[in-house]
Amino acid sequence: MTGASGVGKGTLREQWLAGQDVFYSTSWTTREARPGEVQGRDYVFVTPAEFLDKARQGGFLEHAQFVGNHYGTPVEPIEAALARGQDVVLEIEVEGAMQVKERMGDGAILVFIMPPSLTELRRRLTGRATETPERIEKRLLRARDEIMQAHAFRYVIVNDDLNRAVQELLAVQQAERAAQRPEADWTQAERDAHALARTVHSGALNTEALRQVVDS
Ligand SMILES: Nc1ncnc2c1ncn2[C@@H]1O[C@H](COP(=O)(O)OP(=O)(O)OP(=O)(O)O)[C@@H](O)[C@H]1O
Ligand SMILES: Nc1nc2c(ncn2[C@@H]2O[C@H](COP(=O)(O)O)[C@@H](O)[C@H]2O)c(=O)[nH]1
Repeated sequence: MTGASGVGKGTLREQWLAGQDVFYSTSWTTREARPGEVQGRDYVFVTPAEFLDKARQGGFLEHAQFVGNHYGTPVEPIEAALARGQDVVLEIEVEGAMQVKERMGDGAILVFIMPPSLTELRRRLTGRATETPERIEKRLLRARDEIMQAHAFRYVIVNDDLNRAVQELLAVQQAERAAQRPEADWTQAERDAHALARTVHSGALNTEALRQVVDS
């Protein structure tokens, strides 16, 4: 799951995955912990030297820089979860998502979470009150680039109405699971999920539609 900082990925993820037996990957980062963030739960907070050391050892599935800090997905817990047969969820920025796509191929289902507008994204980032005004501007600048790459993702879900976006994430998950079996064996619920997932497939996206979001 990818999308601009502040679009609501974390908020969506909590509701989407509540009660599910899936593995959520805890990232490593060199940024400072925010008040209330817990070491090992929200992130593994490390020094730049520790991060780069792990990267040199090939310890990340993907890693990228984001507004002055390093972020990465440790590979070992992912391999262990997949070996246990669990689905794995990553919440990462675009550059890392492209690395996962390259490495995992069709096994990775890429979902881009779109803000209703850039004005609303600014409102959410400001309202969350975790960043200085300068860092908000940097994140918004990055958001413009990220949104213009949304067509590289298999699904694009607009997070305007939170409940609807959660339903769409659940439908994508159920449809992608069903797609591993012949269509003739699908249940009615899986057919319904497939139909809903089609409505958020990125196939119909064009550059003009993306530009409208970044200009809004
Ligand atoms: N559908 C929505 N409508 C209105 N506000 C929302 C919605 N979804 C999330 N928010 C609010 O937007 C803010 C940012 O959400 P959140 O922290 O989940 O974003 P994020 O994408 O995980 O950000 P980051 O990538 O920086 O961690 C929060 O204050 C959250 O309550
Ligand atoms: N490429 C990766 N991006 C990651 C990872 N973990 C988080 N992120 C993304 O970074 C930005 C900023 O996060 P914040 O917590 O400082 O607001 C946001 O888009 C995250 O999704 C990761 O392991 N790899």
